[in-house]
Amino acid sequence: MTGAANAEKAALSHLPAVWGLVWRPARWCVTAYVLTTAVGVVAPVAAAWLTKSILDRVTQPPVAPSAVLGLAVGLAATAAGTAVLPQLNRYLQARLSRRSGLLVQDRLYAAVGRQQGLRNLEDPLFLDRLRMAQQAENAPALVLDSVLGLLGAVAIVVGFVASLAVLSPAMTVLLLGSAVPALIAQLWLARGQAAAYWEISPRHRREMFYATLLTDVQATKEIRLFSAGGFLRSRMRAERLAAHSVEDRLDRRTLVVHGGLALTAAVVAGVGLLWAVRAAADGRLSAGDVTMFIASVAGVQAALGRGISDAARVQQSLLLFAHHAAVQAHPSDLPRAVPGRAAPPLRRGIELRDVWFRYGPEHPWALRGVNLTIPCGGSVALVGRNGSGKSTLVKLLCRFYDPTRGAVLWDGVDIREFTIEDLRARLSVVFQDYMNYDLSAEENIALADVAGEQESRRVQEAADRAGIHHVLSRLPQGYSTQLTRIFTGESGPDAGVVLSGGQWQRVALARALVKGGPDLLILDEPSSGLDPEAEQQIHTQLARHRQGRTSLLVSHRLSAVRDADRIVVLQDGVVVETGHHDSLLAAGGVYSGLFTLQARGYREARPGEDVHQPMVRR
Ligand SMILES: Nc1ncnc2c1ncn2[C@@H]1O[C@H](COP(=O)(O)OP(=O)(O)OP(=O)(O)O)[C@@H](O)[C@H]1O
Repeated sequence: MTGAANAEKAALSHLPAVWGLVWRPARWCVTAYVLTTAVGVVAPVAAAWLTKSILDRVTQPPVAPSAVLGLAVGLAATAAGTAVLPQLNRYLQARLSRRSGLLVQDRLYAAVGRQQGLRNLEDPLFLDRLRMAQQAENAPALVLDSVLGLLGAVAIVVGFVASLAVLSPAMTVLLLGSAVPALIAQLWLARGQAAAYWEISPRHRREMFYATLLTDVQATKEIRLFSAGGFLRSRMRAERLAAHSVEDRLDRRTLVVHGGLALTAAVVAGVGLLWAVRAAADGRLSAGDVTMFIASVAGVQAALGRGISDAARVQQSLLLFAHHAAVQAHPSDLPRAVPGRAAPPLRRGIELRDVWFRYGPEHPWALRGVNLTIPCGGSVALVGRNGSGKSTLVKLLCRFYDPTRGAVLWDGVDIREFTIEDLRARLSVVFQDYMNYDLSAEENIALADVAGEQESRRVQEAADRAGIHHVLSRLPQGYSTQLTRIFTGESGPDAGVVLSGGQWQRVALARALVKGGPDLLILDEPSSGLDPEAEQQIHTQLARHRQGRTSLLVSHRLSAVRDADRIVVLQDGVVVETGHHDSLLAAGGVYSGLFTLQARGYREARPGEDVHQPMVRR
């Protein structure tokens, strides 16, 4: 079997799933749609027969007026139905398409949510597939539409062919024979179209990326300042032009195929017309027969054309839907323990045992044989130069990735044995690259605990601990104020506000603190954007909050980590030093070097310079 035939067979295997996606959300709508479509199919054949009968009766005396009148009323009713039904049909089609689209979208984003690690969302192939799947929202409704169109076309062809076969068997064979190459050509075109979409998908993704940059207020600052807009626009244009060249190639192919098919159809119809005129002149066909012949040839050709296009559309929609199905079936980037155990409350501690990790086989090692223990109730600080692997270690603790070698143990149990949701429910984290959500102040904080009790009191307590309550409570709508201006007007009661960088950081901190008593609190650079006074305050408050709780603090501000029970120094993915502040300072190693350098930076202010409050407490 060829690759194309395999792809087609695989595409057809999605038919039951596609049917479920239109039938389940819109049963009545689908039923009514099928019925109106069926009536719409019968109407043109009935109209052709009624016209023939009227003409035959009118041109062959004696004329029976009552019979002709009855046929005329039937023809008028058919014409009225033919005029109205398409409107109803369109309404039903749009309605079922919306409902099905919603279900398709729900399923897609639920499948993305089942990807519990980060690896797939960093994989360009998965992202291209995801983009194709996003475009498949209307595929099930389109398949239903096209299948019904195809069945209708078959019914029309059968109806007209029966009439035509009586008048001219040779013409019937010629018409049907001409449909075979047309079908093959259309299926070939549809396959090419699906392949072209796949080919230009990465280009569309990059184009979207540039378009988002050019309209994003955050990015715009740098883009305007550095006058980089022209450069980005030219990149965006280049992506669009590259996609155009693929589309042009496809359009040329379509033009040649469609042109050839239209020419063939015109020649076949012309030959038929010549034959019918001669047969009428010889007296072999009546006037009614000639109109029936012409209507049948036109009807068969139109129905064949529509049917063939519908068959191609079914194939194309199924090939597109195959990406949706592939995303749904995509294995999670993290193996799930079966049956997964619930992560119990932490009793002894968390241990990284000989952990090696790299982001992919082609990447260098980010962690190389890390051994580290975070005792229950203890505070550990992680320090080290840029790129030494601190955030990577945090990501392994959250199980966004699994170690390439070694294990992360929770009270001695490999965390891979726990259900991921349970494990994460026991953690709270402020990430270095925390998010600013375009939501209200309360939602921004409560987001960390949507499953928990949505008590405003708890949100406000967390905000207080993060030192942001006094700001949020004084906003125009208090905690209900939107922390964004992109969805709300410039003024008025609904106007949103924009927080400063440091205020956003405190909101992120409040989000981590709202989760009632996590077993492990991870703070990855929680104060990098704060002013010295605020940083001092936050660290004092956090030190109080972390007392008796298990915590991991990652920070380049060494003054902030000196009180930790244990300080771990990472260098090139290896733990090079572990100990208390004083012992590490006395050892004169990496930590001591970094600390002395930082402390000197604060002490070496020029005379008369306004020195901020020193970071290093003596
Ligand atoms: N998603 C990723 N894919 C590939 N490599 C990555 C990824 N994230 C980090 N790395 C690489 O892993 C190494 C460790 O990075 P990591 O972010 O853990 O360092 P860090 O110690 O937190 O640095 P910093 O102090 O600058 O925050 C770096 O070499 C980095 O380039």
